[in-house]
Amino acid sequence: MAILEIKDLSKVYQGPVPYEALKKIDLKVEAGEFVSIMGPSGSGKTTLLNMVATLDKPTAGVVLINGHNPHELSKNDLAEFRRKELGFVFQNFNLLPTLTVEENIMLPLTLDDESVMLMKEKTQDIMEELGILPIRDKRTYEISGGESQRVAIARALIHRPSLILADEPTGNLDSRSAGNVMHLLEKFNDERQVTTLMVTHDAVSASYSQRVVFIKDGNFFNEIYCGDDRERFYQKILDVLAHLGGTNHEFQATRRT
Ligand SMILES: Nc1ncnc2c1ncn2[C@@H]1O[C@H](COP(=O)(O)OP(=O)(O)OP(=O)(O)O)[C@@H](O)[C@H]1O
Repeated sequence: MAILEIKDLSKVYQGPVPYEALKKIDLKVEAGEFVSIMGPSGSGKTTLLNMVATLDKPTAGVVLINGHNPHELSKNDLAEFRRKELGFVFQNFNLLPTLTVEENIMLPLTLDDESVMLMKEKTQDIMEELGILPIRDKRTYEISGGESQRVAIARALIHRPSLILADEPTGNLDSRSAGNVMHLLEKFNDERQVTTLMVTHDAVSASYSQRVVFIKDGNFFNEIYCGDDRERFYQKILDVLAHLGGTNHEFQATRRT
């Protein structure tokens, strides 16, 4: 079953000179899949993610999440749909500095009228799973980038959404923390079949997914599957990136030694 289905999706940014950032993109993400989106700077990755995240409306085409088109919902229904169906992990973590780690993670549940005991239990479980119990009472400015992203992942997962949307989740992390974060996303995908769509410039991060979809100039360019040889998949990602053009800075496409 497809958790996400995108059909003929186009986006034209209006302005003095209208700009077509996405041109009739089709994409299906099956339940339990982990898919990365890559492409040169300006190719339309964030535009695509924003349409799926319902942060912006498509000019044409359809987004179906679990069979429902969120762009047809009223403002109130959309807020609830987003809260229930989607989990977000951003490059800059988007945590609330006035709250503790535990309170940040619990936040999505407080909007759902759950009992405090149940909320605490669920929060405790996910903190334990992500190894962040020791920092539960800290404020977000007292923890590291890697810890912050683990808190953000806990917050994204706690209400068990249908789809996790990750926008450059390792973009602000050193390679060790980035590796930890990718291991966690991979683990939740593996063990709980959490369907994940991630935008990244980083070939190493992309190599943790099962499929990479490349876009260029708003068009579908190519897609490759991991299979059972992750190292080979990584090299294949680098090859497509080299073919696509773009700078090393854009792709952080350093070959592993
Ligand atoms: N609000 C907007 N108004 C007009 N043009 C926009 C707007 N947002 C994005 N664009 C343009 O649409 C194109 C695609 O942008 P988008 O941010 O989706 O690319 P991207 O692949 O995510 O790039 P990057 O990797 O640099 O983040 C770019 O040419 C960009 O300048």
